[in-house]
Amino acid sequence: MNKISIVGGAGRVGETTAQILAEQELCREVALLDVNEGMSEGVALDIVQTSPFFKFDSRVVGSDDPSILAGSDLVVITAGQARKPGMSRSDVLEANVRVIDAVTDEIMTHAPDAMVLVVSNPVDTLTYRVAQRTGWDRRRIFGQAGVLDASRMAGFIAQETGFSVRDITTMVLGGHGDTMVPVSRFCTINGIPLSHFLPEERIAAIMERTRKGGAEILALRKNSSAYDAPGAAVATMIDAIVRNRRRLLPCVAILDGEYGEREIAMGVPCVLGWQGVEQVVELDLEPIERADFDRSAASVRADIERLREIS
Ligand SMILES: NC(=O)c1ccc[n+]([C@@H]2O[C@H](COP(=O)([O-])OP(=O)(O)OC[C@H]3O[C@@H](n4cnc5c(N)ncnc54)[C@H](O)[C@@H]3O)[C@@H](O)[C@H]2O)c1
Ligand SMILES: O=C(O)C[C@H](O)C(=O)O
Repeated sequence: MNKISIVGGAGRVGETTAQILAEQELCREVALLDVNEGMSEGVALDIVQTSPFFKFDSRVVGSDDPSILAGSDLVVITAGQARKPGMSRSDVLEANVRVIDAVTDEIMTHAPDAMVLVVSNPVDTLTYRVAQRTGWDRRRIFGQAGVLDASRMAGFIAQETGFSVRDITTMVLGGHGDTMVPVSRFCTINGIPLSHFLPEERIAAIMERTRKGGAEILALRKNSSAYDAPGAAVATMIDAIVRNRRRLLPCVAILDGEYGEREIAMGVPCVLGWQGVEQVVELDLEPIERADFDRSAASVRADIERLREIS
């Protein structure tokens, strides 16, 4: 890929993502756009100065001028507020929808051919908002949530079982909120069901810790929500696209009848390749999983309803 831009690039998730994209040379140029004057140039310069250590040739540039987006193949949106301890992700909807609308307009003006990867929270609702405002093909508009949530779950399973995280596969569906749906039936250790290694109550505890994974970090980091694992999760999705891997990853996707849902974006397994979300994979959920998925969809839909009141 030639150029990837990050809007909100001077923020924590933006900077972490930029560093990984550059280190892994996932594109020729990483451009950071941020309203915080001077900051994105400073962040870019700092990252460039790591290039002799990590031996990368990707260019990293920063600006507060939206025209820096021109020529982007993909734009990542990390702009906007992060929640504070005690808040839900939905509590920043009102503040962040204004940011997302402004950023979307900038992307439409300067990078009309780009794919858009939304990270800002509440990510499901804001991904839907970008899709609505652009009207672009839904393969080009998607969000990051499930890759992070599933990686948290894999980390917890590795800690609990002592097995290498390399052998652990996890799947988390639904909205990226307290109602997210870790599906233990699809969690395996080198193909062997998790239930072979852990009793039901330990699996249930891991699922609950996964649902609260973002809040756990927020409470410990105090004035910041997570950014190391989120940056890695975004880079993982971009790697799948850039290298056309056709990986099967949980992504926030615009649904058009899949899982019986329309006019919504939420986490479902997707095939990610050079065109973006190339396929939404429908799974046969068991009744209890289906009920959890429906509850999660209802909570995303409640935020989408709030969008109508805001605008
Ligand atoms: N989807 C996920 O899994 C996930 C994970 C982590 C964080 N997040 C979300 O990502 C967002 C960013 O988190 P963070 O910790 O990096 O916050 P941060 O405050 O460190 O960074 C946000 C940046 O956005 C910039 N910004 C604000 N309005 C802008 C605009 N109109 N144009 C360009 N830049 C603008 C700010 O100047 C700031 O630098 C939050 O909404 C957070 O909740 C989502
Ligand atoms: O918890 C948050 O608010 C940030 C992010 O969504 C996360 O899960 O780390």
